[in-house]
Amino acid sequence: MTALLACSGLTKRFGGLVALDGLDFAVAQGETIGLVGPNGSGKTTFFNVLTGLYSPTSGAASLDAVDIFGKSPQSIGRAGVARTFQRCRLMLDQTVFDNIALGVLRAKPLGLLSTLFRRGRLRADLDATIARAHQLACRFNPQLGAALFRPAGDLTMIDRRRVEICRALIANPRLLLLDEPSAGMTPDETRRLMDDLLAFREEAPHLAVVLVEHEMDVIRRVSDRCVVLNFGRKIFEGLFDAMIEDREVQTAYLGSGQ
Ligand SMILES: Nc1ncnc2c1ncn2[C@@H]1O[C@H](COP(=O)(O)OP(=O)(O)OP(=O)(O)O)[C@@H](O)[C@H]1O
Repeated sequence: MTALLACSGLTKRFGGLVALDGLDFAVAQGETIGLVGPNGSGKTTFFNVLTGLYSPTSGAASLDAVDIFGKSPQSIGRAGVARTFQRCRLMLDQTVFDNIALGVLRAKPLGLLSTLFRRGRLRADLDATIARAHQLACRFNPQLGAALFRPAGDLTMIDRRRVEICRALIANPRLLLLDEPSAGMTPDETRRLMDDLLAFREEAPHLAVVLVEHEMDVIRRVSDRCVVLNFGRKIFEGLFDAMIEDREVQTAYLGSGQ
């Protein structure tokens, strides 16, 4: 299986704290990996390093053989990596469309010259972005598509999460990083959001997903494979059933009161 994302020896230090400790991590095209581990084990740091929010201390990372190690968030976005955040990061007073469209700008920022001199092209891009945002929103919830020009603050929690996922998907990423999508939602909302994700995966079979999640039912349902971190190190990699039987995982994760 050829890796889409390949990381080796990925390390991030904050002073004396090693948040990510020589992590080797690979994801194949079309694969969904459940990334779990106790609080503070380095999951979000891994996402932050991968997406250029934190500069890595050492190691290597590539997406489809394109070097993304230590690159800017924009160039990593252009290479095909998109993400959501653990805490809802919507601009609640802006429209659903504005929030989704940010995903395009992140991957393809507008330059001053094109804004000033290529107005026709800009208009065409805007129309295409509206059409794509509407299509994505409707795919998750037809009512969300109808609310495209309403403030995001009017939405329910599950629709806010859907908007964040649409924002990540609008730039057609090849790798989607989801950071605890169930946070702040009821079990029923989480189940419906995972239904959405699984339905989307059927339509986009090449999309690779890494899902950070504390809810084991979610991990069991959507993951092809699981990776467990503890103190920034990978302590397990394999199938869900083997993971929950693994003694080191039980001690580190399940045994820590999660
Ligand atoms: N910007 C930062 N500065 C200093 N330390 C940090 C920073 N970000 C994360 N850390 C530390 O790095 C370690 C890993 O944190 P991280 O947020 O990646 O864990 P996590 O597995 O995502 O935890 P959780 O499940 O609680 O979200 C923790 O000890 C945390 O305090």
